[in-house]
Amino acid sequence: MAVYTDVNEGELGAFLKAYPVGDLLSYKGIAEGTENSNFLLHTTSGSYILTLYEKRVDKADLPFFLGLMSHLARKGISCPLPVTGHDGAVIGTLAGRPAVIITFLEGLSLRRPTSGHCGEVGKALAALHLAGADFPMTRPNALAIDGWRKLWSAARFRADEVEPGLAAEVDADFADFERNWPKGLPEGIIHADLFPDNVFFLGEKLSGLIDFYFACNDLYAYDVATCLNAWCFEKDFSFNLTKGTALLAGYQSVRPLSGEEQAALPMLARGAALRFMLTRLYDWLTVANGGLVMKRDPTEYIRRMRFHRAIKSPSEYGLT
Ligand SMILES: Nc1ncnc2c1ncn2[C@@H]1O[C@H](COP(=O)(O)OP(=O)(O)OP(=O)(O)O)[C@@H](O)[C@H]1O
Ligand SMILES: N[C@@H](CCO)C(=O)O
Repeated sequence: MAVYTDVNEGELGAFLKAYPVGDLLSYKGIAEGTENSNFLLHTTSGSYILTLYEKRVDKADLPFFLGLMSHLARKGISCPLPVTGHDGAVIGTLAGRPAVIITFLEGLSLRRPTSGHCGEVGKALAALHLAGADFPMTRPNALAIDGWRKLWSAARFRADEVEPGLAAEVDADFADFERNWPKGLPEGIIHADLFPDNVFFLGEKLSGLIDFYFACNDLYAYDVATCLNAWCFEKDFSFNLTKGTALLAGYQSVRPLSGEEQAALPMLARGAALRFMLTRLYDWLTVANGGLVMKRDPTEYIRRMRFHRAIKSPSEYGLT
């Protein structure tokens, strides 16, 4: 569920008067999502999404996230555009929470993407990287190695409950990352969470990217590695080479990867798999059932970590 804070019609109607969105016709809470409370609004001028930011989003980061969405939307990336209020401010307060209205994107996220969809995602990711290159704000990646280490130190002592031997396995990964994590690769704004639930399609055509709340500055190829993890594995944890080939070809048709970026893919993909394993493991072990965060299975990403560890050449991802 993703309506943690309820909003009544009177306070919402009053809140909307500060924005050029017309009058409220109807609204409803959106069940999808896990981090924030989201509502679909219908007004006399169209449809919008209202987001109330909950505890896990650092309020100090909101100008970065919202400024980035505005920047990308202005540069032709299909992503939500935050609506500016009559007083020039984007962020308001509703029900005691920071609140923002963004434009509604048409489309559906896919449970079973095809290789055609993977190709579209690759292209959109590269276009996002190019469009973000002149965004003036920066945000360090809070979930880079230091952030992983914090999660690991909180979860390590119970890791073997989830999978026997996991503590030793991940300790060895950390030692490897300290020595071999790629340095000096092209970097800039990355989405950092471009999973299928954050990409909308209308048929075969990609219609929008959402959820920029992990966006940050980091290696472009790390974002590619995150997408390989999120889009190109099947339910049985096998890597789908056709999807990998399509995603990488789509990306490279817009922004070719350098030789160094290609060579680094196995290490980056291992790191990306560890990052999602760790956030999932942390939630799995610390968040009570029925709590605010929907728990996702960390073992799906243990399987991916093992797959990437066994890779001998980046061509195994489908680089052509
Ligand atoms: N601009 C938009 N247009 C249409 N629907 C949207 C838009 N933004 C969000 N949604 C809908 O709201 C849902 C939740 O949004 P979002 O993924 O941003 O939430 P979240 O709480 O940050 O979740 P999580 O981080 O777990 O993915 C989406 O799955 C989608 O259905
Ligand atoms: N995409 C993340 C969750 C929310 O960002 C995951 O699947 O673990």
